[in-house]
Amino acid sequence: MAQMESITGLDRKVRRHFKKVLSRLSDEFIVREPLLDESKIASIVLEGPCKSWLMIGWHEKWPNETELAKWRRFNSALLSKGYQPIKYLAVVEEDLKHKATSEEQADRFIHILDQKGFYIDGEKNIVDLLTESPLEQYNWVKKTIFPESAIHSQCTTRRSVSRVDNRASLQQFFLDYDQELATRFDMLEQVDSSEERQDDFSVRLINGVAGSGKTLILINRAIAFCKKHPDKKALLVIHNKPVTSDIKHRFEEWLGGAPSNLKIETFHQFALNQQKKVSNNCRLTPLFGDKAVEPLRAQILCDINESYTQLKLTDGQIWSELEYINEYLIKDENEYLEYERQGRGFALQKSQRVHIWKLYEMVVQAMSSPKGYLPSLYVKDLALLEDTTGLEKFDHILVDEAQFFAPSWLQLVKMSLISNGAIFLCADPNQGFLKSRLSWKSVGFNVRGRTKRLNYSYRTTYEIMVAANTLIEGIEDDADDFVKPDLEKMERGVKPQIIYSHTLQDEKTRFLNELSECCRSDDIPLQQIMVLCSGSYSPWSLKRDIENTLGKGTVVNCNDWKDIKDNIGGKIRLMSINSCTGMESGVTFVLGAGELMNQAKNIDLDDTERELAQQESLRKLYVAMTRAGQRLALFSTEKLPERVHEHVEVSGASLD
Ligand SMILES: Nc1ncnc2c1ncn2[C@@H]1O[C@H](COP(=O)(O)OP(=O)(O)OP(=O)(O)O)[C@@H](O)[C@H]1O
Repeated sequence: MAQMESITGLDRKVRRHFKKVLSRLSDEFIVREPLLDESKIASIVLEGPCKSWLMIGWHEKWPNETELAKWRRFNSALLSKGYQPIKYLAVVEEDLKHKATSEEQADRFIHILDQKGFYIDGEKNIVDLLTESPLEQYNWVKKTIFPESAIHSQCTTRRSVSRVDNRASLQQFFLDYDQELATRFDMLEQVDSSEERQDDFSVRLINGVAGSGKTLILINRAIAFCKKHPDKKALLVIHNKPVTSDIKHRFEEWLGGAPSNLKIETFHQFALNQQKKVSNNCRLTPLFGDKAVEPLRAQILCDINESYTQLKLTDGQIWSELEYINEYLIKDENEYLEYERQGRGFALQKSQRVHIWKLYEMVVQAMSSPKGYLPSLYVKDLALLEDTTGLEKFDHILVDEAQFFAPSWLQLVKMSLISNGAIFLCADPNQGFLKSRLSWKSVGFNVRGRTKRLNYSYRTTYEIMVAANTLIEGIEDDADDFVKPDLEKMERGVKPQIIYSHTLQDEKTRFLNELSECCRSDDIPLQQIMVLCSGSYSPWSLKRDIENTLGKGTVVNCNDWKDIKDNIGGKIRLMSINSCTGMESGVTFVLGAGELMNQAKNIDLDDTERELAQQESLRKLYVAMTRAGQRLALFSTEKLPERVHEHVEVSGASLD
């Protein structure tokens, strides 16, 4: 049966009959409807075997020249490029009493068929009328009529990483059919189910494995939406800074700039702008990073506070509980005392909660000044606003890496939608959730029946995916969430390397040697190399080490806002493992994996917490490993789980 999406461009009364005819075609056929008005050359554009095409339309009467104008113009464009025209099958409702003029008869490219005949065996006419096209023509046709499915060659790690890729400009990639459907998800159909009307907004979710094209889909969908609805506003909101700059860079360098009705922002850029709008243009300063928070935190988690001394919990547990109250939008003490703290990893008696709440009140007191606001607290305050009229509203909000969005973040996203707006979420549950797991339903997103899964990773190789996957297999507690990668068709490559060292100093030396070897003898362009480091390294000092080895200007610290500004192209990208989600690179070095392994060894943790800490570390490592396109080298001073070893090349010190 032909692969078919909606055919909403056809009159309702004939859709069912057309579907019947088209479903009698084999699965080598793809039935598509152009998304953008400018490419609506025909109601149906049929792609057949061997790169063949046919346009199909339905008409009450013999089609007149106005109805055929777009198709004729398209064929003239094909001819001017030296390509073959594509035929048009016009299915006509009335019996064909119209006497064709000699000119009409002479037109070899249009075929008129009456509706009755088409319903009986139209599939035969379709097969006869297909026009096969050489690759170049096929690419041009697809890119012109379905631009939302085209991938700019510079925007894929599929390009070879060895040496400079001269073919890149000639290569043309397209989304696969599942990805295409995900991109166009509900863009053609009117969302009119009663359930969605109840919700006041529509939501769609793409659940995909690492590298399955989610970011690409978001970009293509955002462009298509903005083109299709120039009078509407869209927002693309992303969890972390490096990916946001990367996406902006792609728009600037290769995609001709972002559409004027599209905003691309990190979550906090978006939230701070909203904050400014509801507070008479007063901008507040969030306390980002440990350095900014630490002095205030130390005043609260200190022995002079009785509630603190009464709690037999670690500072880490207390602090994460205080953040949890903000992220889960817990309004007052009563609500907190009754709150089901699912998935928190440690239980809290009522008496302990009373103490936590006292500390929480201190946090609110100390960290809600415009000159220093706790990030989770200002987002909570915004997300609990009753009057949302001051907020900037969007018609469509697209969220990348939605698995890392806290409930308070998602609430603010919902509040920033116009009535009947649409949310499009992309997530990879395998990469974990921020703090604790949340179900989409619990945060007010009814994604049942509105989810698409993408199982194939285009970014990485079989070898890298298998090794990374062994880390997270078996830690899934919710089988529904786990997206199993489709390994069968994956590209093959070399096994990832693990290089062990006894000390961090040795590890750094080994890494610098490998890096310079890679740049020197393999001649790999710097922009195809990425270095990810755990908390044992500072990206700032690591940048200096790399520059001392490779020379000044060879590396950009993606954690440094000033450094990445206008500075992304042509350099090695360096960042912390914590901020590498969504990034990718042909060659990836991961440093300090030992620190991740050590997190779970903290003696202050009880068994459940230890297990959760271990899962979090493994997921982080999984995310870091799946950033690599073709080559991956991991550096560690701690042994990685035994099960990974059979899928990697191990070298360096023996840690037994
Ligand atoms: N159909 C395709 N053909 C060629 N390359 C593709 C295709 N789909 C995706 N890619 C490439 O695969 C890589 C991964 O895509 P992308 O970054 O969008 O994945 P992702 O799902 O967002 O991954 P993650 O969640 O791990 O960040 C990119 O280089 C992208 O251009």
